[in-house]
Amino acid sequence: MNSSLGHILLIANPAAQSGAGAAAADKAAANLRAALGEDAVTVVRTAGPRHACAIAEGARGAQTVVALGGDGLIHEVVNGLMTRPAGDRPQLGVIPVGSGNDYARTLGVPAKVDRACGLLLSASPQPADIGCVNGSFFAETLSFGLDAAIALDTMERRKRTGRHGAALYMASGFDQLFHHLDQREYRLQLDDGPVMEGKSITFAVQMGPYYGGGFRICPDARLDDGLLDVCISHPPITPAGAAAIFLMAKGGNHTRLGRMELHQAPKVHVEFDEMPTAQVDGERIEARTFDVEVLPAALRVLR
Ligand SMILES: Nc1ncnc2c1ncn2[C@@H]1O[C@H](COP(=O)(O)OP(=O)(O)OP(=O)(O)O)[C@@H](O)[C@H]1O
Repeated sequence: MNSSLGHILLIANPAAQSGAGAAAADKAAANLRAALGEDAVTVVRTAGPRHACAIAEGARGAQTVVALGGDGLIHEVVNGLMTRPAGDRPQLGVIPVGSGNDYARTLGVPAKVDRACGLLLSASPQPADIGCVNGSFFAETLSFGLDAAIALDTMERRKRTGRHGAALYMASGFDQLFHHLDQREYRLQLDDGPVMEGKSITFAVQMGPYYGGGFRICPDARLDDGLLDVCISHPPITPAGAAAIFLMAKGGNHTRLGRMELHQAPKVHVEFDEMPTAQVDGERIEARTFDVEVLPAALRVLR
């Protein structure tokens, strides 16, 4: 049993995974209370966008904040926790109830509520780096161009159809590949190094390896190495070539291809010729210039 959990604040998104979050929250609370005692867990259900951020920011008296929901919910909880002074920042646990669950995948937290609770009860807090882009925080992924367009289109399709999973991502992927294979000119600077210019089709800046529901776009990314991992694909790429890259990225094997460029750095500055489609932890972000840095060991995360 994990004695370092202290009082748990469970922040649950009842709307996650097309409404599955509501029952998952009841199950998780019952599970954790059965192990730790009735008073050990406070449950707060989010009422809408940005509520989780406010709850995490204002949480007092909890040693552990558990985010129950998808990557969007975790993103909000991380942003709330990061507004707290480092010495007064609860540790983070996650119970993945989303469609992508990429952060949980990186942490090794299973997607079943019972098993995720079991892991929390035996886990120990490990330092985890947090990314910061243009002043807001992210846990796992930031990307520009085709990959972001696919991630965002997948989310919109899910809201329309109620479906989820990798098949939906694939369907969206093929649609975007054939209709939106846009190139973006960029200027990139890693730390204080020279400015590199190029054209990209996909451009990811990662904390952990995954985006899009299990695509290992940056296979070497680690949450505790103090580095951002960058993966850029360059034109010309045909729709079939781009599809092959995505299929290979499922296993992290795309990095062998010549048109992929990989970097690691604690600080990345990138500006595009036009505002690219961009996502951060699966949510839309709008800008043309992105200042990204890593905040080493900014959170303690249960894993
Ligand atoms: N009560 C609510 N009703 C509707 N939306 C909510 C509610 N609470 C939070 N949200 C919003 O739902 C969005 C998506 O939630 P979440 O990430 O938990 O699930 P998901 O979309 O199913 O999973 P994923 O992010 O993995 O695709 C978040 O951006 C959050 O702001």
